[in-house]
Order: sequence, then structure tokens, then C-alpha cells
Amino acid sequence: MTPAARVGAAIEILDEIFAGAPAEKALTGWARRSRFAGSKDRAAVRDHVFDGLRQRRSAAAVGGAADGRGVMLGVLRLADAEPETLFSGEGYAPALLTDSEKAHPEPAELPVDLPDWLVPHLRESLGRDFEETVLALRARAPVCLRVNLKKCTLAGAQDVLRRDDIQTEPMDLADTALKVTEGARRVSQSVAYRDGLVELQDASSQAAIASLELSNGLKIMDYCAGGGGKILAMAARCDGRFFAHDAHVARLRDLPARAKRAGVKISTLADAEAQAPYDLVFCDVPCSGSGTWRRTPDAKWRFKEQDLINLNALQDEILNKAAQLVTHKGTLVYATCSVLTSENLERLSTFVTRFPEWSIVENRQFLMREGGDGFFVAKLRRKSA
Ligand SMILES: C[S@@+](CC[C@H](N)C(=O)[O-])C[C@H]1O[C@@H](n2cnc3c(N)ncnc32)[C@H](O)[C@@H]1O
Repeated sequence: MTPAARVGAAIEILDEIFAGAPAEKALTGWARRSRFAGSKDRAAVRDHVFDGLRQRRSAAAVGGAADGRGVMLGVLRLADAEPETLFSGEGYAPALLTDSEKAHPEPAELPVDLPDWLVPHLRESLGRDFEETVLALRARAPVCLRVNLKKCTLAGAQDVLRRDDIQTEPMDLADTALKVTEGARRVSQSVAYRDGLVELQDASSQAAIASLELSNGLKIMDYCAGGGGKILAMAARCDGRFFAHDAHVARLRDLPARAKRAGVKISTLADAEAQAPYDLVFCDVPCSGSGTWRRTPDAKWRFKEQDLINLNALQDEILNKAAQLVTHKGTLVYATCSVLTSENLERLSTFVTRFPEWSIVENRQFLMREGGDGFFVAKLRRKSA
């Protein structure tokens, strides 16, 4: 496909998404209909579509219309690309720019790329960091790897990755984190990945796990384990007994293979109580994902006020249940990939008000300016411990 045809495809897909289709479904549907598109074409089209979703409002303001064409035109202008060469009207390229598109004035100020109802929530949660976070949400997220210290050093992993033409650099945020600077799409086929030397994991999550200062011999439960990213990171940092649970058991299905690759043992449990109590219960609760909206920009436009209310109730319920699984002197960890106070400190103050025997020992909000995703982590212990 020509660069212009890729832009044309992105316009078509964005229109489907704006009409209500989920982004992944629209992208897969297009790929199925477009057998001529190779893997590089699919990746380029996906990048355009995700740029359009991240910058939906600002790009529409710059492009002069809120449809796929206006948004793509705006995305290109915001990136200082030359849309005239791509909107050529030739072959599968978008139609030539109209006079009014060409003359569309630059807006004095770019709108915030968030649904209106969310703006005050985010402004209140982030205070002085609001503007910077809004800007960060417009940009692509870095691809980060976690080096498995049980198998190799950072430098050793970099060497093995280099042999597969994957270039990386260490990140300040976490002692295990590498940022991929070249060859990101080759990671999942690389020797380093296949042999369990590295896993894909955002640097803030890695830093959150490092902050737990885990010691050998602990019995640890990852209560909302999903694919198991957090328990794998914990198991790589100490020797202990590791358990993973998820309300949706099917989400744990990849974990045995990932654990094997990493050279660690993790038992999956449908009933978390079966092996309770635990020295540490980690709750990576379901959340808005606001700290990761650079990676899943469709999610921020779909997220509704009622979703936040429902999530807050679920977050409270999970904390209440998980607390009962912790040994008397043990630690309860609460984490989200969100920057919204209502999902973070507010949940913890609701919890300690209801259960005053617990107190918050430590908490940290990671922001995108530190190099990783937005992420929140807090440690709680019983006052009598
Ligand atoms: C943020 S995700 C976890 C991601 C995972 N820790 C990782 O690093 O890949 C939240 C998980 O909580 C699970 N979940 C939802 N409700 C739950 C509940 N009541 N109890 C336990 N897990 C729950 C979801 O199925 C989902 O997999």
C-alpha cells in the first residue's frame, strides 16, 4: 500500500469507530477485507487510527471536521506532515483537499482530548499535572520490557535482544526496565522473549513491584491476576510461594506457559481462600485504565460516568474480600493503572474508615512524565501488626 492508501484506510476505519464500532473490531474487519495489506501496512494503518483516537478532538479542530477525514487531516497537520501530498485523489488515496479544508484556520487553542464529563475529575485528581498529562495522552506510549533478573542481567538481555535487531535502553524508573528504541514489533518473536529473559511490561508497574521490597520466603497471592504480569514480576524478585487468582478464571490461562518461560512456579487458584492466609495479597483491581489510555485510546471515549461508579463499588468489594486473606502481620497491596483519585486514595480512605484496624503505610502515584504509564500503588497493614 502507498502511504496515501494507508491514510485512506485509516479514514474508513475511523468512520466505523465513530459510528460505534469498537476499535479492535473495526481494525480486524478492515484487515480481513484487505488481503492485499501486508503486516507493515496493517501496523501503519493501526498507528494512524490510534493517533486519530488519541487526538480525536484536537485533530478534528485542526482538520476542520469531526469525521475520519477531518481527524486524519488534523493528525497529519499536528505531526507537521504534508497532507497535500497524501490527499492526492489518486488510486486509494483520500480525495483531494477542498478549498475550505485548505483554508481551515488554525484554532487558537486545542481542545482537551477527553470526554467532557471526565475533564473536572481528571483536573481535580491531577492538579498542576493536569495539562502535562493531557499532552502525554496525545502521544504514543513507549514499549517497555521487564528483564527477568532470575535469568539474566539488564546488559545480558540487551545483548540477546540486539542479536534479533531489537535495540533498547535502560529506564530510570525501574531497575528491571528497558525501553525498546528499535524493533518493537519483533519482541514477541525474539529469542530473549521466547527464553523468558524479558516480558512486555510497563515501567511504572515494574517500579510499583520493586517498591514492595519483597523478601524471600513470603507466601504471595495476586488476587486479580489476569494474564499474571504482576505475580510474574514479584516471582522474579524473590524466592517464595506464589499464587494467582482471578474472578474470571479463563483470564489466567496464559499464566502457566508464561511462568514456565520465566523459570518460576505459580499456582493458579479458582478459590483464593483455599490457600489463605497469605503474607501479601496484591490487588491490581479493575479500573478505568486512565493511566494507560495512550495505549487504548478507544477506551477513554467509551468510558461513562456510570462505569466509574460501578468500578468504585467493585474496587471496594475486592479490597474488603482480599483483606480477609492477609495474615495478621501481612501486607495488603492496592493498585490501579489509573490517575483518578476516586479510584485510588478515595477507595483507600473509604476502606480504612470502614475497617479502622488497617492503615495506609505508603502510597505512590506514578505519572506519565516519569516515563511509564499512570499507575497507583499503596501498601496497607493492620495497626496492631
Ligand atoms: C487490571 S486487571 C489485572 C491485570 C493483571 N494483574 C496483569 O498484570 O496482567 C483486573 C483483573 O481483575 C479481575 N477481576 C474482576 N473482578 C474481580 C473480583 N471480584 N475478584 C478478583 N478478580 C476480579 C478481572 O478479571 C481482571 O483480570
